[in-house]
Amino acid sequence: MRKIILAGNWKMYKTQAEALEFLEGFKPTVEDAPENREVVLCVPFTALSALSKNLHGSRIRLGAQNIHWEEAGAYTGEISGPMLTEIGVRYVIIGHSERRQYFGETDETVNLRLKAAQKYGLIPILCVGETKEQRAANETESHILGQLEKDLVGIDQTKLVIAYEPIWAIGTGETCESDEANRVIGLIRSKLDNKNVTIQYGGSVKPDNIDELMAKPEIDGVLVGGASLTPDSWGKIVNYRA
Ligand SMILES: O=C[C@H](O)COP(=O)(O)O
Repeated sequence: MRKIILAGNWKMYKTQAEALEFLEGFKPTVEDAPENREVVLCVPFTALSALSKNLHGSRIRLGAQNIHWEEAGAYTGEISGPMLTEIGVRYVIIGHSERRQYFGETDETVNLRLKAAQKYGLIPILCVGETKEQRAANETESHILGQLEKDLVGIDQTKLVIAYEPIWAIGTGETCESDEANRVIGLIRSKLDNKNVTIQYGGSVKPDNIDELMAKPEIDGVLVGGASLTPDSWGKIVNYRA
């Protein structure tokens, strides 16, 4: 049985005060969502601690957006597993295309970060996906399978979430057709040792396309950027119609 996981990725949005205001607005909505849906918020590091202290038994789970592979050390600007788990973080996004594009993340460092997340008991959400150019050149499958082959070396697939995020659909309003997202996710699953890995779709998910996406048999959840930033739209997404 695969777990349904709906995760918001706030990226570099919201101060601590704004995050707490969001929480007050969102808390009542999330409690109405069916119990079999895991609801995760991956927020900036500066908001994690305050949100953690204010969850008060809420079913919302916290996620970070990066993790370094060492436990501690001279790594300016990085964060370690123990720093995240100490404040109640359960998930961590790894290998997001924005990290790969702007911060030099490679499949090798993605693999190190995945191993660190699992070592410290965090569930990694591994992001993979193709550019518009790769799709146009019919390289979608080879690119994604190449990423997985390198990223997943030595990774325990029973403690893993994968997000398929076509880069051309991120923040563009151009959603991947639900049938196509379903097809690519099915392909990813076919290459995994553990067929029960939760595989999400991400890229311009909105309240008006969530029902269609979640109706597809291979899609086990979503990773949402822009539409996770307001309690109203995020509330509609976590309460999608089954
Ligand atoms: O991690 C989330 C993705 O980058 C999707 O972002 P978006 O929902 O704003 O397109």
